Amino acid sequence: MKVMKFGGTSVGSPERMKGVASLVTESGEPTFVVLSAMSGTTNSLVEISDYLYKKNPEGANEVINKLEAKYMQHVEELYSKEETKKATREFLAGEFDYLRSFTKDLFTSFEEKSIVAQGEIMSTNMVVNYLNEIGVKAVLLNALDFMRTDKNAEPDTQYIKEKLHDVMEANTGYQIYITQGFICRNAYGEVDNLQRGGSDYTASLIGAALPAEEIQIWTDIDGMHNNDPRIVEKTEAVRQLNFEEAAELAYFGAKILHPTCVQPAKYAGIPVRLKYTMDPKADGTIIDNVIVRGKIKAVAAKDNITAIKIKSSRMLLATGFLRKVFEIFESYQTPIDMITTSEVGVSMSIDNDSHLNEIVDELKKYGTVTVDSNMCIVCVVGDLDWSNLGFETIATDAMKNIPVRMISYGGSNYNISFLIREADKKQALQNLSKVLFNK
Ligand SMILES: Nc1ncnc2c1ncn2[C@@H]1O[C@H](COP(=O)(O)OP(=O)(O)O)[C@@H](O)[C@H]1O
Ligand SMILES: N[C@@H](CC(=O)OP(=O)(O)O)C(=O)O
Repeated sequence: MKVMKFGGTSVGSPERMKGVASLVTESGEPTFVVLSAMSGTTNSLVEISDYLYKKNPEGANEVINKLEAKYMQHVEELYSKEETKKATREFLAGEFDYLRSFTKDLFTSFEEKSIVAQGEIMSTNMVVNYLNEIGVKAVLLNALDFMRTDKNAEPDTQYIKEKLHDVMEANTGYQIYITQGFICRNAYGEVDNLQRGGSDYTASLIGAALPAEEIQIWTDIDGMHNNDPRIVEKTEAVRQLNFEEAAELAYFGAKILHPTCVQPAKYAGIPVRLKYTMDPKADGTIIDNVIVRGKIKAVAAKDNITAIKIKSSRMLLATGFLRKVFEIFESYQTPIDMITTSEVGVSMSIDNDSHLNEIVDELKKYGTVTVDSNMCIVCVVGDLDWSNLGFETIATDAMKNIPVRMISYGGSNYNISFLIREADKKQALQNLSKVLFNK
């Protein structure tokens, strides 16, 4: 069985939902479909929650009313039978009443999780109703029945596997199995989610649990591009990536893939295919185990990075210095992205500065600390094995007019990263496209 995941834009209008219906039924084979919320909906649900946190029920109601009017219009355009329209209208009216019910009570992050879950609940109901209307044997599986995280907020893969098998066994004989991306329960049984953009992760976890023969991520672009298409003109789709290359690109800013999505597929050995919903014949990108030697594949960039340097003569010839430094970051649950060292200092980058002041205060006990904010990591991905003569030189050459704060090479065979100012990002990405891909 294949898993096909469709992102927000791919289910973003009644027309697109009809397109999804034809894509998932094309093969005639049983298929597992994961859907995101219609594009813009999760943002609206977050906006509603923000109003409720600020004790502004009028603001929340205004957004709810607007959203409801939009969804009711979608119903008119999506279905042709009056009975499907009526059933879907009633279902959606219940959803919006549910959202309104939060405007009356105390509001916490628990309520917020329930609110943001409704986008996927609505889109999946709408699509399954459409499939049934056109005579396809489709069933909606509630992700909250089998998607769960553990006490560390990591997916509970064993639980997911067992529960999903039970659910599939109880629903044999369907052509299309649909479920919600993004949403799950946590270890305490409460409604939770896999973080923004997490529907890709759902698809990959389900693909590994089934197991599927392939996980397809259908989106609004024809695959992973060799540079960020939102910033650089003339980017091109990369036809193949290995799992490590894809994971590096996703982690370092290629928004097309959720950073965590590659891992379950990689461990289960299931290829991931990125496909273009608006042009299904386009090749897309295949992500698998194949390693292509001697090729730099793509570039990505990640913003909002802070660089921290600690300089200390105590580091000279000392053992245990780095451990002490890392323990400070660990105690504030702040992961380090990049690291470079010299005999008397160490520079690190972080993407979460919520405990920056505390970290800096503690680091000051060991040496002089400097902080650079508004930085950005530019990451070049491909076969960057150290035996490839001159590959790192090509990348550094592209940076010759840009102040570079840190360079990291040799941590993996697939990446060389530069820490630069956010203000220089566009120039750096353009330079890299020119040097690496002749664009
Ligand atoms: N290297 C890249 N290759 C392809 N798309 C990228 C890349 N970097 C950023 N993107 C952006 O990712 C977007 C698709 O991701 P996303 O909006 O999350 O899709 P969906 O809503 O379908 O999940 C594209 O429209 C594109 O602008
Ligand atoms: N709807 C959620 C989950 C998601 O993955 O969406 P998308 O597939 O459109 O990135 C979000 O907006 O974060």
